[in-house]
Amino acid sequence: MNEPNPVIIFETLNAFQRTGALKAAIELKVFTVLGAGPLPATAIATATGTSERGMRILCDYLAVIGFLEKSVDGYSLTPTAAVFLDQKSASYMGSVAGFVAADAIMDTYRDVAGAVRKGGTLLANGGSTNVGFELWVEFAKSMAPMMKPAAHFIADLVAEKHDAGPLRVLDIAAGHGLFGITIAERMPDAEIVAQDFERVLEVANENAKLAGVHDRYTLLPGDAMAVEFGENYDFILLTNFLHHFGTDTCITLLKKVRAALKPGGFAVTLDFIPNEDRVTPAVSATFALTMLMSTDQGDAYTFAEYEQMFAAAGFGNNRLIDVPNSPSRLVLSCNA
Ligand SMILES: C[S@@+](CC[C@H](N)C(=O)[O-])C[C@H]1O[C@@H](n2cnc3c(N)ncnc32)[C@H](O)[C@@H]1O
Repeated sequence: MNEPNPVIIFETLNAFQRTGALKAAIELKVFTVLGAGPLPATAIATATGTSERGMRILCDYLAVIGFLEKSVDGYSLTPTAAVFLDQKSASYMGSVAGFVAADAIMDTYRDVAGAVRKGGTLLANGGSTNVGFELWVEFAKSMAPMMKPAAHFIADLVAEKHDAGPLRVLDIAAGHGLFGITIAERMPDAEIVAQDFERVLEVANENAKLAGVHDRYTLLPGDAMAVEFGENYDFILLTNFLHHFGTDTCITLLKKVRAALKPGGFAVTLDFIPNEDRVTPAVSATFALTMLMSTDQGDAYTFAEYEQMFAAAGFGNNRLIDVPNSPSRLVLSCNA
């Protein structure tokens, strides 16, 4: 670790290859083809309508980086690939490439130095906080599978905190809607109000219909900073949302959230929350770069920063909770 070694330089400058190779394998359904058992490159090439040379080189690359295993029988899936990348698996999440590795996102990384010079995104109109940011519809369509463990964890927490009876939940920046929908599935008396931009809510509403909860699912379209939330909510969800904004905007929004909660109600913030050192754990810490590249003022806030923002908005009681099987953490804030 302390010995100078240039390999990390070569690997990092080449890291775009990993993105491209995984994206290609998902697009070509390589993992789904291999779901039935090991195959040589020739058979995978035939099944995917590709060249034998191309498939051999792609599969070797995927074996090197840990998505496939190679043996005398050919290539087979690693446990991660089998669970998350075979379309026949209930936990399939290949769709996330449609947002995480979208061309529009990857293009922003052509000029990291420019964003560092400026101190914010080079995308037009504030990037991902702009009302017309097209990729949020793609996010809503593609990212739900990644949120499943956290959605179930939050639904369990809500069930644990709530005594029997009716329950009002506001899901701010609902996206695909999975967080509110999972609560509605878990608790038959829960009424969900889903808030997001109109076109994004169309996706959430379809998902609510598919889940059979749309009779308890209301849409509140518009800019969260501007729309009236209503009042008397038991829980208000802020999942993967506050990170887009600077602290002053977050505090303004949190005051509005507090005013919409019942006394004793909870704000549930799910986010990438690094340790106070800001360099661990890796997934949460590196999320700050995502915010630099796509927003004017967003950040991966630490728990101490969240505590300050929530305190400034009048929340006195904030707890940090780890979320199993997810890189995210949760801040549970009581409107005491
Ligand atoms: C990262 S996604 C999070 C979606 C979902 N809450 C989740 O955790 O997966 C951010 C969401 O915020 C929405 N959004 C961004 N700016 C917004 C605003 N000003 N008002 C309402 N929604 C907004 C986007 O449309 C998008 O659905």
